[in-house]
Amino acid sequence: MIDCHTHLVFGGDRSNEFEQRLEGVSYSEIAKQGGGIVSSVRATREASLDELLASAEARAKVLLREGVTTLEIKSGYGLDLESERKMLKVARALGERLPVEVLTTCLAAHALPPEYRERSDAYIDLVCETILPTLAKEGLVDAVDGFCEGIAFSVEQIRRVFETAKQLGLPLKLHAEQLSRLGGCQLAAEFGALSADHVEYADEADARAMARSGTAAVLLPGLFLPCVKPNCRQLQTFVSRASPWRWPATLIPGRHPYCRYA
Ligand SMILES: N=CN[C@@H](CCC(=O)O)C(=O)O
Repeated sequence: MIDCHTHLVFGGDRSNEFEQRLEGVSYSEIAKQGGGIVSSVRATREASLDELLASAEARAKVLLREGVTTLEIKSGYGLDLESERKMLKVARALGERLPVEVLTTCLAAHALPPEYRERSDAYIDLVCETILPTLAKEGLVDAVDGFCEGIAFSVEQIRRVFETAKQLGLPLKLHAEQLSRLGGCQLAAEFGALSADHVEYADEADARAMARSGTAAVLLPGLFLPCVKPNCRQLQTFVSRASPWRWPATLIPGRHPYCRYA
């Protein structure tokens, strides 16, 4: 069994956000309150490699007990060279310690780190000129991912990340159309990405473009089904179409009970 979308390596504990989501607080609202990705970035930067490894190993063992044999693990809570490297090293170490095949994904284009506030293009420069080439050269990266969204990066910024990944010979994935329809699915299809993930706001044209390029839709209903107002449109858009789709266990901080295993 393959789990193709996990944020398994992270510092801190965001289980309070699961409760907030159940009460109807939106993802963007939680982010505005200082929670969400940026709070995991703070805690992940502060944690040592050994601390991250211990907590991630406990979470991975839960997935293995459920039958997972291949595990994709993203970075994306480091957002600087050292911390992204630390996360990916933890992912590689898990593949060596546990009876599971681990594939690493560099998600440095996940969010704007606080030190780059109002300078998102400069951060994308760092991702494209330093983080991706360095970590790829070190053999830590099996694929490249990004978050194309109003609260993250634009289509044009992600295009630059994809062009860099292509030059490095790395396959692509994208967090796309999660909170709005920005054009990420079309970009993923244009580049022949392995997958576009979330896709809650994708439409029929997106599903058709992805079907043509063989880009799988990774559906993450574990994120929104427990919410007060679930957005189930993606299930109708993709499940009944000829496009390939996947359904991972949704191991993401603050969104899944497994995240308590630390
Ligand atoms: N949408 C962005 N990225 C992750 C969540 C990250 C987080 O909230 O920590 C996702 O797959 O949902």
